[in-house]
This record gives sequence, C-alpha cells and structure tokens, in this order.
Amino acid sequence: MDPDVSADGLIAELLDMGFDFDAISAAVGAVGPRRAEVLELLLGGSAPRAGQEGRRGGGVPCRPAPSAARPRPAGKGAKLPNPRGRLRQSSITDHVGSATGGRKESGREASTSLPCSSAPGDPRVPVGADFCSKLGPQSRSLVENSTGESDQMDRVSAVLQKHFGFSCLKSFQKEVLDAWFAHRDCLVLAATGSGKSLCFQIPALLTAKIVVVISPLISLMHDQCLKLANHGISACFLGSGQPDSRVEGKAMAGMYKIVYVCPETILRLMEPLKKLAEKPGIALFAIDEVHCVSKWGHDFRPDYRRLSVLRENFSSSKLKFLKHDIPLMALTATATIPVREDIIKSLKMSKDTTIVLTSFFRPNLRFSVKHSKTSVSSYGKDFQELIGTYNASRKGQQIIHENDTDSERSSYESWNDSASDYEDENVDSASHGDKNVGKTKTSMSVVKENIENELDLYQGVDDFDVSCGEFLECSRPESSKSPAQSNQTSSSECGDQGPTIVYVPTRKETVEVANFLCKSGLRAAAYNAKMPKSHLRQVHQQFHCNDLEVVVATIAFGMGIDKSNVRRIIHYGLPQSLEAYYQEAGRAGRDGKLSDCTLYCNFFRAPTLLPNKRSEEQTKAAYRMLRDCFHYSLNTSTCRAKILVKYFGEDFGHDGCRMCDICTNGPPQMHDFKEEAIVFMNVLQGRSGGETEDMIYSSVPHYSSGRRGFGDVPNFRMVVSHIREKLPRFAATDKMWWQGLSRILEGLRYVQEAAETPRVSMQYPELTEEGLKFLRSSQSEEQPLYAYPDAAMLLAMKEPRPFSDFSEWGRGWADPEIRRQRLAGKKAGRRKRKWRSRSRQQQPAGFTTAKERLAAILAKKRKR
Ligand SMILES: Nc1ncnc2c1ncn2[C@@H]1O[C@H](COP(=O)(O)OP(=O)(O)OP(=O)(O)O)[C@@H](O)[C@H]1O
Ligand SMILES: [Mg+2]
Repeated sequence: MDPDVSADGLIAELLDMGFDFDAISAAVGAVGPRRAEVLELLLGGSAPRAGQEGRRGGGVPCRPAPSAARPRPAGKGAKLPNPRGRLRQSSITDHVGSATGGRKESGREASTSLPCSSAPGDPRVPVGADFCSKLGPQSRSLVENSTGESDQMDRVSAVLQKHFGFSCLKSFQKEVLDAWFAHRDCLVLAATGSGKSLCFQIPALLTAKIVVVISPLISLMHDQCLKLANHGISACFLGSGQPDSRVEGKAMAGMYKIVYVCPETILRLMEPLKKLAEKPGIALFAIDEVHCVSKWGHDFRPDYRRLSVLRENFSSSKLKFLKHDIPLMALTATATIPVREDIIKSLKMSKDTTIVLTSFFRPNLRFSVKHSKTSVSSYGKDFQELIGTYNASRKGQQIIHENDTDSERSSYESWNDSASDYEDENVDSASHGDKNVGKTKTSMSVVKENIENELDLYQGVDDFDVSCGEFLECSRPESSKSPAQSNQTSSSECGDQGPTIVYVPTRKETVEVANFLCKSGLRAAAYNAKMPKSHLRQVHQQFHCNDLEVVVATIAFGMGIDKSNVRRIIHYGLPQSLEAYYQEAGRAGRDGKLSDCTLYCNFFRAPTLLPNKRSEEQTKAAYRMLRDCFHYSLNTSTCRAKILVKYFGEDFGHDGCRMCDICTNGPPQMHDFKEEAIVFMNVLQGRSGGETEDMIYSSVPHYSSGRRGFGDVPNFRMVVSHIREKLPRFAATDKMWWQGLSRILEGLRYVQEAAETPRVSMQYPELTEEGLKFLRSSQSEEQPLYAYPDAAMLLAMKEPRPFSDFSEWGRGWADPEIRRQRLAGKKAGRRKRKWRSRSRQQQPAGFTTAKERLAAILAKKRKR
C-alpha cells in the first residue's frame, strides 16, 4: 500500500488524473488520505480485499483474460469463455495494478505478414520529390556497386526468414537497406504500420556491430525490445525508465544487438558510445519518430534537436578508426515537406542523404467525420454504435455457447466460480459509473480551471515504469512460428471486433468516457499520463493481450504502438494537427483489414490551442495546423484520404479512396453564393450591403470604437451583425454560416485574414485585389459563384440557432429607447453579480471553484 500522503496533495494529484472533485472528496472522506484505497474507490470498486492484490498487480503482468486463464477448448465453442454466455463486464478497477510492479512479460503481439505486393510501389508521385534533388546527385539512387548486392540481399532474406518469418522485404525497406550498405544517411518517410522498424533492426543481424536507436518514449522502446526478444534478438533500453543500473554498462560493452536510448540520455553517453563505436562498432544510429526534431512538426521535443551531436561526433574525420561516418537513419510517418527539410538540416545529415519516400495512403482505413458537442450529454448518442457492435458480437458468442458440448460447459462453469469476485466488483463499478456520469456537469468548472494541467504531452509518459529493461533472446523465438500462426495468438476476447482506441483531448474525459463505456457493458479502461504507472502498464498489457475492448486515452497512448488488430480509432474532439490525427488514426488496421477512423467534433465551435509554451512563430504554426485540421473536418466535397495524403505532399491523383464518408455519400448540392458574397465583400469594403441598389452603394458610418473598427479592418462579428441588422432577409443567418462563406472566399483568394497571428476562424477579414476585381466585375457580369457549402454551413441551414446575445443586443441599438432599456438591464445584471459574489463571501458553503471546495474540505477535516 502507498504510504499516506497529505490530503491536499492527494486531492490535487487525483484531480490531475482526471477524476471528478466530488468523487475525490467523497473517497478521501471515506477512507482518509490513503492513495491506494482512494484510487481503488475512485476506480470503481471497494478497498482491496485480502487476496486480490496478487491477482491484480505486479506479479501478474497481464491479468489473464478469463479464457486465457484456462486452456481453450477446441472448436467453435472456444470463442466463448463464460458458461452463462455472459462476458464479465470490466470496470476501470480491473486495470489498476498494485503499486509494486512485477516483471513485465510479453504481450506476444502477433507479427503480421503483409503481402509484399502491398509495398508502396504506388503510381502516385510524391509532390515533394523535387526536394530530393536539392540533396545532391546521389540521392535516391541505389547502391552503385552492384557486385556484392545479390550476396547482401541473400543474407538479408535469410535473416528475415529466420528471425521474423517474412519471405521478402517491402521495396522501400530494400531501398533503405541499400543506402545503409552504401554507408549513406537515409531519411525514411513511410506510412504508419508500413514496417519502418525492420529497416534498422535487420542491420543489427547482418554485422557484429550494434545498432543504436533513439526513440521518444519508454513505452515504445519497451514494446519494441519485447518483440525483438520474441524474435530471438537481444535488446535493451536506456533512459530514466531503466530500472536496472547494470544494463547501461552491459549495453556500452556491446552485450545487446540493439540498444534503444531516449534522446536525453544519448547526450550523456557520448564517451561510452565512442568506445562502443571502436569495438565492436556501431552499425548505425536510427532516429525513430524523427518528426519530433522539428519545431514545425506536431510533436516537437527539444532534446531531439540536439541529436546533431551524432553527426558531429561519429564521423570518420573525428574518429580516426572509422572508415566511414556512422550512417544516420531517420524515420517517420508524419512529416510535411517543411518538416523534412528541417530534419535534414537540424541533424546535419549528409548532402548525399537518401530519401526513401513511400505513399502515405493507407487503403484499408475508412475515414469519416461526425458533428457532435463531444460532451457528456452526447456520449449516449455517439457511442451507441460502438456499444452495439461489441454487445452484438457477445450475443453471437452466447448463441454459440448454447450449442456447446458438456465438456466445454463444465470447464467454463469452473472458470465462472473462480471469477465471481470480478462480478461483485462490476456491480460496484457500474453504480459508480452512474454517479460519475450524473455528476460530470457540476464539475465542468473544474475541467476549465485545470485545463493547463489537463494537457497530456508525450513527455508525460516518459517515466512509464517497467520492471525490467533487459531483453534477451527468447529460447523459442516468435520466428519459430509462421506469420499465420502468430496471427492466431491475437484471437481475441474482443471477439471478431478487435479493440478500439478512443482519443479524447483531456485527462478528465478519459475517466468520464471510460466510466460511461464500462457502465454500458464494455471492457474499457482510461489511460492518461497522470494515472498510476502500474495502471498504465496494466492497460498496455491488457490491450496487447486483447483483454480490453476499448482504451480511452489522451495522446499519451500509443505513438508507434504496433498492434495488428485495432479495428477502430475514434477521435472524440479535434486533434491539434492533421499530423497527429494521421499518426493516431494509423494505429488502426495494421493487419491490412478494413478499419474505421472516425472523428467527432463540434462544427460550430472553432477550436483553440491547448495551453503550451510556444514562441510567437510556433504559435502561428500551431494555429495553422489546427486550422488545417478544422477545415478537414468541415470538408464536404473532397475524399478524406486525398486531403490527408496531400497534406504530406503526396499527389493522390483524381480518384478518391471510395470508402470515406465523402466518397460514399457524395458531396452536397452546389450553391450559388454570388449574392451573399457581394453583400459580405461590400461590407468589408465599407459599404452598407443594403437591400436596394441605392443602399448597397451608400457608404456606412465607419465604426471607430475599439482597436479594429470599420475605420480600420472590420471585426468578423461586427460584419455579421451589420449584415443582419441592415438586411432583414439575412437576419436569421448564423455567424458560423458566414464563417463558412469566408472560408470559401478565402479559398478563392477574394478575402484574407488581416490579423498577424491568424486563428482558426477568420477574425479580421479584408478584401484582396482579386476580391475587389470580383466585386467590380459582378456589377456588369452575370457570372454565378458556385461552391459546396461546408459542414458548418449545412448544419447552420438545417438547425438555425437563435441569435447570440451579442447580435440580439446589438440589433436596434440605434433606437434611443431600446438603448436606454438595455443599459438599464446591464446595470441590473452588474448589481446582481455583485450581490452574488458578496453572498458567496459570506456563505463559505457555496463554493464554486475547485480551490474553494478543496480548502473547505481540508478545513473541515482539520477541525475533526
Ligand atoms: N517485409 C515485411 N513483410 C511483412 N510484414 C512486415 C514486413 N516488415 C514489417 N512488417 C510488419 O509490419 C508491422 C508494422 O511494423 P512497424 O511497427 O515497424 O511499423 P512502422 O512503420 O514503424 O509504424 P509507425 O509509424 O506507426 O511506428 C509489424 O507488425 C511488422 O511485423
Ligand atoms: Mg515505428
């Protein structure tokens, strides 16, 4: 059990994990400031009972799925683990291990053999190809010395078959290995799940030298080491998460074929690495997830930028015993063209760097976007389909069970007896879930206050603790199985459905959504960087063992996670960039089977950046990325996959993917926006936009109040209010509709944003020269202006919303009587607010902020 901690420290920590304040205070009140017990209560169960600790915690690396706990009977009944045909409903409690971690063992994720024909020999030509030419004449050429080439490839094939069970390399993998054979630096840009890891793992098996891999996350390094051990390759990782201090010494003595290091640690290891480079030698430095190098990427990590030390220190000019510079191999699935340039420059990669660029297109991913408020009130509607999918697959299992043989049934029955403890917990967890869902509304203020703390960064899970960081070859490597056999190990508790990852923006939502799903009968778990490490470890393990149906996570979960059968990635809220979105979505369907990537977002609310420290330049870039992402969600006419790959500089060609919501539903009807466009642009030009010819061209008074009035560049809100006020037929139009029109006009280059740091939606629209030309020509020409309305415009037309306070308030302002009444109302409102705040001061029980409530609980406890 954890040592007791101070109550306020504990409450703050639990708020950070995303739990509801009321639930925390009730739990602390019930069991006192004891971390483990409070957590136990919060996560849905009662305090641990004797004998449960071992089952839950560290000693058991992956809580066996009911079916995994006993041998599976053969035949179709093998799908059904429970004699009553009812799968045990998981609560979040199930995923919390004891604080003392045990040795983490293999999740034994099956390796999947993708057909070699799926190698990206795609006819689509990367737009960024010209970038390669900047890097020197040798770029993209294969090894010139072809004498030893077939020899080398024979050796590669032997190693590939022996250790990984694959019959051939993908074409891009071959190109990368060719570059390595030629001692050349290489930048690898290949889709998620395409098999980049193999590019740096194979060299370790072809020479007696060591491969050093720089990777951003302990969990990712751990995952890869585990797999390598299963393939009969020794590996270890070094960094803050390494629990065994001897591993570093052994690694620097060359005892592991592959050494994973986090970027912070490699800077410290320069001298030992130089010795390693002399004997036994370093075959290459691989920098995985290399987009982290770039400030313009979606996941900048400052320590990655310092990796230029690798080129500076491990060149043949610096180390005389080297015949060639030690090659750098940089790999990523999500780098736009500017990011690629930044990577080459920042890492000081050679002028002759080979760029291996494959198609980013993932043909088995089905993208779609849905409008949702993404709040507690919409969970029921939005997750109905997901819940139905898993419940339906269980019903199927139940039917199979009813036909089971007696012998199968008896083994299930005995399992059920031993599982009765779990069922008790479920009752608790379900009722707890209920409570939480009901209470969420009251705690929204806490969410907002803690938004800064809610932000999960990749760095946040860097201390993902593991009990062992050394991975020696397994006596029976995975390779002894054929890929097909390996696949069978992933036959799952999730039925045929495969697991789902739901990404939410805040830690609090991980708990809320997971609670909701558990309550609805799914085996779901929350995952965010602030949760106990034992819990994170267990979620990882259960996810890999197919023991969980849904993981509800922040971005902290999953970079580079290679699990073949993830069937659905749901983004519940807009990601911060399309790079992040594509990388997260890319965790689906790595087995090549059809998988869904659904994004739920609120079309009516323009997203803002999550708080983070950024320079002004980075803020601009971050807004640009967020804007691209928002526009992706609002798109109604272009294939989603096309937008995504184009974002990474790839020309998709004319056809769409034929699978996404746009390709299947088709675009909406085009609309002639000429009239509205003229009205909008006339107002920008300082004209009234009135109903008659006369009014249209009469000048309007220039607003001079505020920094940006009509005298300068108009504020978007003012433009819309002005149109509504002057033109009765537009009186009911929504601001989001006009924002949609401004996006169309911006696309045509008729208007542009005047603000220095453009936000997601247009704030200060101004006319361009093109726009002026259009306005002038529109008087004489009959040319229509056809365009597709975007998703926000369609929604605004379908669900007209009442005026916002602002426009309501602004209308009729010119009338002195209306003005007098409104000002009086405003004064009354001010008086009311003053009274409320005074009464709050007088009544300490009416706490509104988390801080106030926390202070009150502590004061009450102290009194006791
Ligand atoms: N030549 C091959 N033939 C068949 N399968 C392969 C081959 N190379 C790799 N794979 C499989 O592809 C899967 C994905 O590999 P990997 O994890 O290296 O992807 P990745 O490109 O690094 O993805 P991410 O960008 O998400 O990290 C693995 O399960 C691996 O076994
Ligand atoms: Mg990878």
